[in-house]
Amino acid sequence: MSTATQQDQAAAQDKAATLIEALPWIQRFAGSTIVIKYGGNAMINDELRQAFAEDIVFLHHVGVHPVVVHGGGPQISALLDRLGIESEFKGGLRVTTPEAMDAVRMVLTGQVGRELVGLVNSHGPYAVGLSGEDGGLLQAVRTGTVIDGEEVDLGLVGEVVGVNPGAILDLIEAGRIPVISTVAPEIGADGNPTGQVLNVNADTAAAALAVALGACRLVVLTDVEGLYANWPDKSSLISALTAGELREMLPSLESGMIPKMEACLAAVDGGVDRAAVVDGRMAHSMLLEVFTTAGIGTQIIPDGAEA
Ligand SMILES: Nc1ncnc2c1ncn2[C@@H]1O[C@H](COP(=O)(O)OP(=O)(O)O)[C@@H](O)[C@H]1O
Ligand SMILES: CC(=O)N[C@@H](CCC(=O)OP(=O)(O)O)C(=O)O
Repeated sequence: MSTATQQDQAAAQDKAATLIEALPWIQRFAGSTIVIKYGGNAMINDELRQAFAEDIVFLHHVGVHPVVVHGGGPQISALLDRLGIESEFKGGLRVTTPEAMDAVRMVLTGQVGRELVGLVNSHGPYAVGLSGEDGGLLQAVRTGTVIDGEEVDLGLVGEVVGVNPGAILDLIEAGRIPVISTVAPEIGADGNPTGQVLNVNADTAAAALAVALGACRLVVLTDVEGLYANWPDKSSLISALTAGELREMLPSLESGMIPKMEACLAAVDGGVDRAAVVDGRMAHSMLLEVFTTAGIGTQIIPDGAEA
């Protein structure tokens, strides 16, 4: 026989309070789509990757339709390094040669996507991997970037100009969890595929998918707590900002935060209720963002909406 102490009972009450705090959010999000972007820098170890998979399956079982869009920048760089090819980023985007494009496709679709599908499916046969090529999911055109007012060529890098969400909607309808890698067919001026595939930044693709799916949330997991007003000053973490405030901040942002914040802005401008950047190095940060009132990380809210 074992006896419960007052401490045990207080801890049990805390657990009940956490569950009950989630109730209005579970009610609100049931039947809705949430797009979760899992950054390569947040896939640090097995424990965190497993916690991420648990969170996705949890969302699924409380009636949310999670759609996972994954990155894999560091994993691509590691393969390129092994092949003796140097990685170069401009404005947070990889300069992508034809050789690098082969590696991007292999790593994202053949390695990172497969691993995530396997982790989710250790809980049941839920996840199905797709790339932007499957079912004509994504259409992209070549894009460069602008640095100090100058147009800079990035090679085989694309921006999404069209989403055909049919394949995702079919999977959701069938009770599956789509896991998407962001390689996209290039569309020519005549509107037809050119036969070339392009490397699309995963934040950018996640935002386009969130808009096309009418998602209520875009949650971006990365390797920082959120957006810092004065990076790298750790006391300047922003908990919430409006789309207008973010638009003003964009020109001052650096490296990987540029596509990430442009993506959050595009999502909110495109009708997604909230976009959030959370720390993927903390286990279950995504659940805390979605199912607690205070949330965690940095939330981007539409102009005029209440924080
Ligand atoms: N203002 C900022 N606030 C937070 N992080 C910033 C900021 N400016 C630049 N960064 C950098 O952006 C990185 C996140 O982008 P990135 O490396 O592309 O991550 P991911 O692989 O998750 O997409 C952070 O690790 C940090 O080094
Ligand atoms: C054009 C571009 O930069 N594409 C990215 C695609 C992967 C990605 O976005 O991965 P993370 O989310 O881990 O950064 C790249 O090649 O690294």
